[in-house]
Amino acid sequence: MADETLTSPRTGAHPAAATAAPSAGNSLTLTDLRKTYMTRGRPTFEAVKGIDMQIEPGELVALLGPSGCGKTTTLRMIAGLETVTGGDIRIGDRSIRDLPPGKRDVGVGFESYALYPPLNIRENLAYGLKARKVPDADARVDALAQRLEMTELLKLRPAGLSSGQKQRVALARALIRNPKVLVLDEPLSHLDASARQRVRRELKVLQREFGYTTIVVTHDQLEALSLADRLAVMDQGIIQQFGTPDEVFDDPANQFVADFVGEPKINLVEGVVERSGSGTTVRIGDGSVLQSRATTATPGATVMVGIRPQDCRAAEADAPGLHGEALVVEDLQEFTLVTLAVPGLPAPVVAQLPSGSPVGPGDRIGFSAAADRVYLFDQKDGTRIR
Ligand SMILES: Nc1ncnc2c1ncn2[C@@H]1O[C@H](COP(=O)(O)OP(=O)(O)OP(=O)(O)O)[C@@H](O)[C@H]1O
Repeated sequence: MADETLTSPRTGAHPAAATAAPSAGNSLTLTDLRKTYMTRGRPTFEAVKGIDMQIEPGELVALLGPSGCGKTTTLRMIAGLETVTGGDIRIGDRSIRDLPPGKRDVGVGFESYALYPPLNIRENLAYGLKARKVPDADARVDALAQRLEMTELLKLRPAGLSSGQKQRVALARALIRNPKVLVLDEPLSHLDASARQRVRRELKVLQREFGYTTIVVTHDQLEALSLADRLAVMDQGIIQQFGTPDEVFDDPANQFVADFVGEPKINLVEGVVERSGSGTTVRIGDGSVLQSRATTATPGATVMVGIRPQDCRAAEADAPGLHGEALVVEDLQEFTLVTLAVPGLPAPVVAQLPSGSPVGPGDRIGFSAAADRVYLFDQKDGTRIR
């Protein structure tokens, strides 16, 4: 059962002013969770291939990954909208895997999640509360609508809503019953830029206030970084890395994660290991050299070298670094992006330098990064070489 006792006894409102410390019973644990879609009794697609995640009470996790990697399927299994092929889902120490959606204590924020068409939004939001005889259901709807800036929507019917409005209603619907766990699929994607920022902030405040254990699917990295305590980066039905935004950004588990997380994108270039030991020297293109802190690379092996534009620093002509000719220089106020043609490399690389860096198109320049920010990956399977 959702904890309706959180409701303010004075106003009956959704407890905007109360604070709820996350209870230990609100952790969400996925153990070897699997989903194989079936058609006419035959397996057609293995969408989720064994996910293990322990999400702490009150924690907000962003699930990031390319289209088709299994994010929505994972959320739908947690919400009870999709059957589970294998593994378990627990809130606290209680398995919810075989419970119907209404008995799970999971608030579901999917835009497409059904609203009753004949009822207006106020009635839709209050419906479940009134059925459960929650006192002051209307006041609670009003307070939440105000916080999500959707008061003007309460009198409308679902069919009359734009997609941005539907998203706010979906969010309100997920929050109204004070669930233990919230699952939100792209909750802000259809809002315009300013509404998005405000609703994102409000969502974060509500999530903190009430201690909802939350998983949010988003395509938007900035959104993920600003909302999430931890990121789960997913590809091909598998969690590739689960960690704080800093851990994922600074210490990527593999080439996929390094490539997927970060804007502008990491530079990935081929290199040949010259020496390895207490550190590694890699030769790149015709005469460039980078030094990495990796200690287990094999001399002579071809590897993928990752260097983030944000980590690039100017390098003297005779110092290790990527050296070449600046093709494009973009001064973007906060920083300058330099696109550099490095002899022997098939594609240019990009460096993010301090704004106003004295570089112009056609200049011969070089840049490098600290050795612990030069990542090496196995050329065949993308695993990190440490
Ligand atoms: N009912 C179904 N039957 C068969 N395959 C399905 C079914 N639903 C989803 N899939 C497949 O499972 C894979 C994962 O789908 P899912 O919707 O979970 O991905 P996603 O990561 O949420 O993608 P997106 O970001 O595009 O929403 C996809 O390849 C999809 O085509």
